[in-house]
Amino acid sequence: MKQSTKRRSSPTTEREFGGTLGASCIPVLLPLLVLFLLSVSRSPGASLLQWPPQLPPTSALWDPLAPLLLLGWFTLHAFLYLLPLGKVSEGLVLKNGTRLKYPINGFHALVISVGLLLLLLWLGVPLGSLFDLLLPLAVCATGLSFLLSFYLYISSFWAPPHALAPGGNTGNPLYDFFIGRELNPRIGNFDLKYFCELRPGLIGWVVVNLGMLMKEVELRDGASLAMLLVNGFQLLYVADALWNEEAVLTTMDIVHDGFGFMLAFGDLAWVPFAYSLQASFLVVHPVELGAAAATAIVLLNGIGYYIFRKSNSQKNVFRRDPKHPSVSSLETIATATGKRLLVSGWWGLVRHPNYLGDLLMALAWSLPCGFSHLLPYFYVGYFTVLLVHREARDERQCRAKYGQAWDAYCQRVPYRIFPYLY
Ligand SMILES: NC(=O)C1=CN([C@@H]2O[C@H](COP(=O)(O)OP(=O)(O)OC[C@H]3O[C@@H](n4cnc5c(N)ncnc54)[C@H](OP(=O)(O)O)[C@@H]3O)[C@@H](O)[C@H]2O)C=CC1
Ligand SMILES: CC(C)=CCC[C@@H](C)[C@H]1CC=C2C3=C(CC[C@@]21C)[C@@]1(C)CC[C@H](O)C(C)(C)[C@@H]1CC3
Repeated sequence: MKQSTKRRSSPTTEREFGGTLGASCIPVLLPLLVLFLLSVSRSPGASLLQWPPQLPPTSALWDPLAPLLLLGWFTLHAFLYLLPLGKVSEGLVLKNGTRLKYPINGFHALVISVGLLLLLLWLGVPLGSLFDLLLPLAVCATGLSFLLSFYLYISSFWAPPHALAPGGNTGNPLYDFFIGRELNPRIGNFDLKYFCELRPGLIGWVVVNLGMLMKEVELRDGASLAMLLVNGFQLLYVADALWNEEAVLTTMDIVHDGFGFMLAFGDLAWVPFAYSLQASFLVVHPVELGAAAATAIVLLNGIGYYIFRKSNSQKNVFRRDPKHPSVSSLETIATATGKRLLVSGWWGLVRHPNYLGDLLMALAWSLPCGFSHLLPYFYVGYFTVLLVHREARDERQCRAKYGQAWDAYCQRVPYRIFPYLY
């Protein structure tokens, strides 16, 4: 019986992220990196290069309030996810020919969360205290990611073979735990990956940023322009993701990747605590931004956002309805799978215009922090590595899927992310 299940689920041999070694080290190193980055961001020197590296004392890692806040936050978002608000959309066709249904009410969840935060502020709740709770909250979010990943790994053995992700089914427990065995794990109709990707962590990032802003107000009787820009840009990014929630159903994470430790930790701990580093840095290292610099940064964010949004929407519309008037006149090439590839419009400029826009925004989020420290630029560096690696993974998958048609696309559009550079 065991043997036949193995054969039917066709274990894969190709390994990513450094294979078993990567899968064993990353779950230890990344949580430590988050704690390191958070404690550096609040230290006076904020030096990433200090040796020995500065790690927080264990007493700073725990506060009984942290698990309660986290539990309340997750319960609230699970409840909002289940509310019959907004429409219900179908995902792409699965291996067994069916499509899953997803509630599109993430933007409602954001608006309700922001409303609740404003109510708390009005009631005089000191949201600035989040600054002192960041380390314990990051520890609890990491613990929760591990618990969730164990649950996902174990429950995946009850999933039918067609529900397994192509890459997380090697038979090596460490690797499969890390990458994720099951593609769309659900409890009833509650889709765990889709929920985690866009709700508690992403909206949690906005809350952490607001907490940092309020801490600055407490310390300096007002918010700085730099802090307002960082909060505004990142709120726009999160609001955009939730406004265009349906588009996430065609991204690699939902369509291709399993749900394991990497995504669980990425969604629940890495995004809210590592993506908010600029705001926590600004609490302790204020920056005075002139009007000209602020205008240039706003412009850079605007250009990045425009490229990011237009290119993502173009591909999403094309994948859902190639005859849609906004994409029907674009030049395409046929592939043996029956799907076509865009070779004009945004996807004719470079092979990943959406990554280009995202990277321009990443730079605009760091620039308000000035040039005195490296730490605020950690996000730009990490994100460049993530997207270059992601582009290579996607390229491999597309070459396997589309063969010669993909090669023809690469000849026609030679640059991957940066026109004339890369
Ligand atoms: N802030 C963050 O931390 C992160 C943000 N992102 C952002 O998420 C967004 C989604 O990125 P991601 O999921 O990596 O991948 P993409 O949305 O870029 O999707 C890649 C897929 O698009 C399809 N595709 C590629 N080229 C073409 C073409 N020429 N014509 C039509 N379809 C094409 C292929 O799938 P198929 O042909 O099967 O449809 C390919 O696998 C990006 O904007 C990215 O910047 C991503 C990671 C992290
Ligand atoms: C280092 C580490 C643990 C990496 C894991 C990677 C994850 C943090 C990212 C993988 C893909 C992501 C996406 C978004 C957030 C970061 C993760 C989870 C995203 C939700 C951000 C908002 C965008 O508009 C998006 C919806 C396109 C995007 C989807 C991919």
